[in-house]
Amino acid sequence: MIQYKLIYFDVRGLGEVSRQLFHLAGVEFEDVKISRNDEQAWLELKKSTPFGQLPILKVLDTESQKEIEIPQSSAIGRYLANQFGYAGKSPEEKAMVDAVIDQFKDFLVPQKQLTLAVRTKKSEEEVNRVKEEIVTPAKNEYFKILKKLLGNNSSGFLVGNGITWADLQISDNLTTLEGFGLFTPLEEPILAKFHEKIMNTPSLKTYFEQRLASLL
Ligand SMILES: N[C@@H](CCC(=O)N[C@@H](CS)C(=O)NCC(=O)O)C(=O)O
Repeated sequence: MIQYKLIYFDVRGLGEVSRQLFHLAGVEFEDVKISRNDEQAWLELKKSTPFGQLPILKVLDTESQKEIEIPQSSAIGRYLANQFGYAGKSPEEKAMVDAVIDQFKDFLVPQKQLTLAVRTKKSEEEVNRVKEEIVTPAKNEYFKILKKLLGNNSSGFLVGNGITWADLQISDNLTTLEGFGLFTPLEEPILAKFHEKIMNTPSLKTYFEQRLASLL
């Protein structure tokens, strides 16, 4: 039997897609959330992590007692998506799913500047400057690509005719952007329809409804 333990902070961030993959697949896992307020606990744990950061996924084979630890959120997401059948149905679909994930990672670079400005309590003026000058131009290009993919695919998913981890990642990012006031569903009907579809995925609905307020 395989036992999974996902370790991340008590936020959605880079751990959320992996959590969603477990719920989507109906596979049990231990969802360890390290408090972001408990710096001491994190600094202690940090020493024993493979690359010094979170998330990490521990995979234990209870028969052989062999355990592996996977660092890097995309490596974890891709591993779980492959294990559970959400990585794409052919090598070509898998390549496109990976391309969408890479596009998201590219967008994360400017988005991180905004997260940092908010987290370090920069002035409202500075936060708005980062939003307008750095994040919005990148977001416009990113949205163009997503809308093109959705426009070319009648299934309503980004790649192929079933849900993949790329759909989870992009939908989760739209939730984040909505929180920042950078995604307004009424102004982006194609993306709004997609977001709604993923948020209403039957096996994920209960998880979304019960997700901790801090993870909303
Ligand atoms: N490229 C890595 C980035 C991981 C990362 O930045 N983790 C942050 C939390 S989102 C972290 O562990 N911060 C604490 C630290 O670096 O000490 C991934 O995708 O997993």
